[in-house]
Amino acid sequence: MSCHASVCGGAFESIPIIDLEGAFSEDEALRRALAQQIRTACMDVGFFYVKNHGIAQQCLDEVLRVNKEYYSLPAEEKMKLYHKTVPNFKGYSPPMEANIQPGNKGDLHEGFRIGWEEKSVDPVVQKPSRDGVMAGANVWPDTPEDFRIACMDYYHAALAVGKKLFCLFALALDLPETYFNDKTVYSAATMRTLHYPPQPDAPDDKILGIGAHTDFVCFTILWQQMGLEALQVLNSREQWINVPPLPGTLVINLGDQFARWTNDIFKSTVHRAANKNMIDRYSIALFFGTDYEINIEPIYTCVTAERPAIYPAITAGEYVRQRLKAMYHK
Ligand SMILES: O=C(O)CCC(=O)C(=O)O
Ligand SMILES: [Fe+2]
Repeated sequence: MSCHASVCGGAFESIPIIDLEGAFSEDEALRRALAQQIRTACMDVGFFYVKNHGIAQQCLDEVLRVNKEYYSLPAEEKMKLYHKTVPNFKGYSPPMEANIQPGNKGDLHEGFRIGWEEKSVDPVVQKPSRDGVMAGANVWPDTPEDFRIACMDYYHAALAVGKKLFCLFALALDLPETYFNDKTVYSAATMRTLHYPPQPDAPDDKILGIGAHTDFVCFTILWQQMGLEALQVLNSREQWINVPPLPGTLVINLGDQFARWTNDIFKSTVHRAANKNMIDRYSIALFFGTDYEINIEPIYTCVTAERPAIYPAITAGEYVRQRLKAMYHK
């Protein structure tokens, strides 16, 4: 397997479904076979579903329940944790504040951002957050009472899936399986729970739930509420391909940090979401990057004389901060 093959495809018409069962196998050949499927999905689509990801249904039900409750609070209550009054982008962002697609009028969703912290609230067990340039503690609403624990349970479960995926991405890139381990020690992963109000007969196509964009970091683990279609992905023929929620799956999509790091061998694909349903939609995105001090410069297996490095080096933290600042005009 080589990373020097020309980047192909892009004209996909559906999103591949990858069974993660083999990721937990002792059999290296199985893990490698799975990595090969992931490699193809990363080069051709930049998006894939995973099934058998190991996150318990109860954990998903709970995080949905507390978020439904949280977003039904009055606006003044949610604005107490307005992210512009909180260090480092944590906390609440109201509808129409961000506008991720230049030329649009604003993104209709509201969201709540959380970074890494220990699950335990015991100050003896609690280790300080080591998130470098993005340092800053999480903030938590008083209600719902179990918001923090349900969000942290999901966060840590999704983090475990992400760490497993990093091993598979390493194999997919012809690297040792542990290549990313020392680069993801402090889990520079932020999570946004998202609420999309219904816009069944959208009067204005410049207002989407979230406008067309690519994600910033290495990859995103997206949980979507069952039964409600909203997410779409752009293929190389400029067609929007639906990514409906499929039972028992999560959606994985690559972001720009991985495209930079792999010298564009992995695709960071444009996507958007609009809740054209009659009812509210909820989703949760966990943006998985590397530790913020890591230098992102094309990985050696992704550079050749014919395919020289496309992007200059930048630290992961500086890159994320620049992108967030641009998005929120902060
Ligand atoms: O809610 C969704 O389906 C997509 C969210 C998304 O793309 C993002 O938060 O970056
Ligand atoms: Fe996204």
